[in-house]
Amino acid sequence: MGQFEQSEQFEQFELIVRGGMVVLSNEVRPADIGIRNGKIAAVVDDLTSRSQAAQVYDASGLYIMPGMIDAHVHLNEPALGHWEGFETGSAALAAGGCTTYIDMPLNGVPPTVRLEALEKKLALADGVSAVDFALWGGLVPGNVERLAELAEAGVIGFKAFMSCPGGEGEDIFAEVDELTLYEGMKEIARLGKVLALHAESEPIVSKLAKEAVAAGKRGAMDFVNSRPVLAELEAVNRALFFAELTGCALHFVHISSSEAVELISSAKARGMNVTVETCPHYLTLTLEDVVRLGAVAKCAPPLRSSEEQERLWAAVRAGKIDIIASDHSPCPTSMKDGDMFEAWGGISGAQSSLELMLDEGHVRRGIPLPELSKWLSLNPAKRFGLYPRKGEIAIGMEADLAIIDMGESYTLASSDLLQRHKHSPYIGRSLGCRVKATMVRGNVVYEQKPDGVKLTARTGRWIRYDEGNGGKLYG
Ligand SMILES: NC(=O)N[C@H]1NC(=O)NC1=O
Ligand SMILES: [Zn+2]
Repeated sequence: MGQFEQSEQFEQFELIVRGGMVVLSNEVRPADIGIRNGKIAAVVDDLTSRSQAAQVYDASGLYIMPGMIDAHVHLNEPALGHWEGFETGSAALAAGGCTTYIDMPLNGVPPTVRLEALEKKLALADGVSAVDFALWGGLVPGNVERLAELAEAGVIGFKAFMSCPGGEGEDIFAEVDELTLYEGMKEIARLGKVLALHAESEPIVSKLAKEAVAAGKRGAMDFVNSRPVLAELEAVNRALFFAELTGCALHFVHISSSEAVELISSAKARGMNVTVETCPHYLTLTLEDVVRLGAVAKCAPPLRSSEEQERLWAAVRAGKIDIIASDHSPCPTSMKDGDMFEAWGGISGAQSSLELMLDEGHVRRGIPLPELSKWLSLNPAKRFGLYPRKGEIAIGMEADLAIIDMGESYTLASSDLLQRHKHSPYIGRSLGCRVKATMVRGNVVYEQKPDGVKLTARTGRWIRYDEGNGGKLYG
């Protein structure tokens, strides 16, 4: 017996995930996963016969995917924890197979636009989050000189709004004016970070909204029509122009139209450092849903036509969309009761992202699981400094896993939701797969069993930005 085989015979693991179909970056194959010190130490056939483990998780009949890295959630602390907080939001994310989320600098108060605000947020998340997390900082009028301290502290990048973010009160997040956007991009380029943009033209959307409301047009379609694709295109185009002047890396969040994706693709082809995200709601809901459901399906940009949705799927398939993230932006249910213009804009979908994308993308449309996993895990890890620590199932990576039954269908009920307020546009939707367990660095943090769900240790840690691969997605 050779030395190599002998040493394998004595291998010890904390945990072996046995007998699952493992989703690797380029294939899906049956394998056992051996976990040591919270990291993936082996991915091989039949590990149990030649090793020892403190614990074995029987995954026969199940798929093992890299945990989703949800690069876009609003958990709203400090101050708005009664909308959603680290405890409930991270529980919902864990139940959805997410193992790391990146929290936006709004809608908490104070927003994460200076160091003291970041520290406040971290104190609230400490020991409370079920899964790992990283933080976005914010770019707002007046804080350009505070970006360096946030970068130094470990934010993964900065977010700015080109249209009004909503919310009321003092010290809330404000949209950027043109000069702040330009000066902010110069500074973010100097800091070597990415600027994430909510790209809708404020002049276009505010004028159309004012006109609609003045004419007494306050229905779902009136809201949708007040935020046309044109507003998205204009903002994307302007941001690309400033990025070209400043050399700032851009990431467009929640893009809703294939036309905007095309603008961004052309910029990539010109060599610009730019990426694009879309969300499960643009890929699974249409304007018929917002008419049917009302404000629970209100988001900005709004849901689009089914034809637009098909074009967006074509862009996803063509590899033109880099990242899929939830934009979980929750609120108390009462804030979804008013008319469409007054209700809170934001979809509470965090728990369903992975299941929706597997159901709609893989089960219904036949997109291979490694492809979906790239948009849900690998690309966000690479873009935002979490790779090679997180993002795929490979030796040496942290054992962040989503364990999925691809054969179990269920209908989402509000009682399934672990977020603070149990509204979601997906309630009543039939899903063709189900997350059975979620592991973070080898710890089981969530399990779904016939007698109910179990949330275990709240072992989530803050992941500071580190250089990783320098934010490069390709090459
Ligand atoms: N403020 C906030 O979270 N807004 C988010 N909601 C939404 O639908 N789009 C957003 O940008
Ligand atoms: Zn958002």
